[in-house]
Amino acid sequence: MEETSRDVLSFDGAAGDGFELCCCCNQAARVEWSTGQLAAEPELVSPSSEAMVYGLPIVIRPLRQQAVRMPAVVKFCDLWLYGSGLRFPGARMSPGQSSRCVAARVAALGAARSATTDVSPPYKMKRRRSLGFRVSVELPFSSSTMAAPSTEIFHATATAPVNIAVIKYWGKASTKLNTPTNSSLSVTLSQDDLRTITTASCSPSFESDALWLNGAAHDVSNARSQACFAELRALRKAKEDKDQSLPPLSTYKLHLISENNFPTAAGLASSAAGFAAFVRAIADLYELDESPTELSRIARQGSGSACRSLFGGFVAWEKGSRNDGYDSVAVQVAPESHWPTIRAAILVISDAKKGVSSTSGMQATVATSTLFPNRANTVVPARMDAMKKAIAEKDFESFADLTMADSNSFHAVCLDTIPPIFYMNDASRAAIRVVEEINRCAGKKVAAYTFDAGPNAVIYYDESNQDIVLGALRKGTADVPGWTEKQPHITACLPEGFNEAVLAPLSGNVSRVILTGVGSGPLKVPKQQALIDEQGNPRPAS
Ligand SMILES: Nc1ncnc2c1ncn2[C@@H]1O[C@H](COP(=O)(O)OP(=O)(O)OP(=O)(O)O)[C@@H](O)[C@H]1O
Ligand SMILES: C[C@@](O)(CCOP(=O)(O)OP(=O)(O)O)CC(=O)O
Repeated sequence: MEETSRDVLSFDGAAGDGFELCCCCNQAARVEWSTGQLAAEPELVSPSSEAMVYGLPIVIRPLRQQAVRMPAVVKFCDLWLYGSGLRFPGARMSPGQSSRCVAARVAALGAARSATTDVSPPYKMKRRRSLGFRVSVELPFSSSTMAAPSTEIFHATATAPVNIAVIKYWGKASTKLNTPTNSSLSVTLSQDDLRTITTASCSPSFESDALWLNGAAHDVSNARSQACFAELRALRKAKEDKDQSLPPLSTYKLHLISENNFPTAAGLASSAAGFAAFVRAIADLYELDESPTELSRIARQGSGSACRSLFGGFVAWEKGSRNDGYDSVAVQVAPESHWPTIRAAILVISDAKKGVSSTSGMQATVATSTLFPNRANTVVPARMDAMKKAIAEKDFESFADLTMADSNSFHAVCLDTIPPIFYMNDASRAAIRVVEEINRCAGKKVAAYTFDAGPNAVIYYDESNQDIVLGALRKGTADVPGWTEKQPHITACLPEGFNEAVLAPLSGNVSRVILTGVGSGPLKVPKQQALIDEQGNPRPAS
């Protein structure tokens, strides 16, 4: 099958088997039905029936008018033309779609290899509703000999970014709705360095919903993936109900193929980028008109932090107050262009899968930490306001103070959980000391550390202070991968008076650095770069 343009679809049988079905609608508004020999013997084609749809001519042409000896494998065609007004004697019509779109189903009939058949009266159409019609082109063969169903595959591909919170989400108000106990705020990181790419595809031939993550089948039977599928399908269904010209994608099973270009489940927000790409790619496939904030309501149900990855720049997830979670959504606080000089250095201390997942860790904290209510109800709401102000004013010192204080508060409630949860390790604590020492030597806050549910340090800084921040970090991490590719000119150097002793526990414990900056929200990927081939099989990202 080949999609030759937005409005023209052509379906080919395998070489020499049966016939080719070609559907052109809207601009061309022409349907051709012919055997596989059509290309070789074009003179054999002659029009047999014509009709007008919205003033556009529809022509259906069988290869031969009279008795036809069908070649090799015979096909069954079920061809939908959408519009109204088509008239054929004995026509059978059904609710259809506008003249913009033609969907066709072509199935091979395995057995009728040498059947001699009269195909001259193959058209049966009947009006069912005033709007729309179906043209069924039926060959007079037993359906028991029908083989493969349609293999038509619809797909769309999107990338989505990682976000690293500066005011952390930790605690669920409702585990069912995946709503948080407090609002949170994050910086979206550049997709040049960290990104998920996901192709969402659907087809009448797919038998079940499925996800392949980094080349391996990944479970989607969990309630979170199912909630995302259900919500997105409901939006598509509503669209299809309004515009019957649309192909019924909401009824097809979905296959998702996804790749993260960074460690999965290691405290680097893979679930955020992963579910944002999941939702964005399906929304694109379904051609949904919902805004990123509306889609964030769905992504939130996949993974809370994912709702913030639907935007670039600086993003708040407002916890909301409704019982149904409807207003628990992400909003952009400022686009990346507002403060494009914000950079991040990620020290990858471990990319192993973490011991306690965010999901279970935060539930244990809510259930057992006595410090937690104060954090969720008093500390964070005040910090959210202060952080928005710091971002609006591009006040790095306040941004840094709030970021570091909130990371420490989050890890404090983890330690206060019974049994205690330790996400940071000795190297993480060394990174904190290095940042404190950089700031002390600079005489102001030029760097800010934050840690998610893992040991890796994310250090924010403004580009204007790059040399002092990266110079010290490079000194502490020697020649690990990531430096020369991105910042070859940064030399390891320490500011005057720097206490070198704080570097020792870092050295040897950082496996690589990722140097990145604030970036954009999800992006559409051209069809040619989809992670599936034309048969619907996964293929690696180029
Ligand atoms: N590309 C993806 N598509 C769909 N789901 C994904 C994708 N990447 C990750 N996930 C889901 O997210 C899970 C990992 O989430 P988890 O919260 O444990 O780690 P993390 O997001 O990397 O870390 P953190 O949230 O603490 O920063 C994976 O097991 C998988 O279910
Ligand atoms: C520490 C965090 O990164 C926690 C992220 O938790 P998740 O969003 O992964 O949790 P679930 O909603 O259960 O999937 C802080 C943050 O990103 O705000």
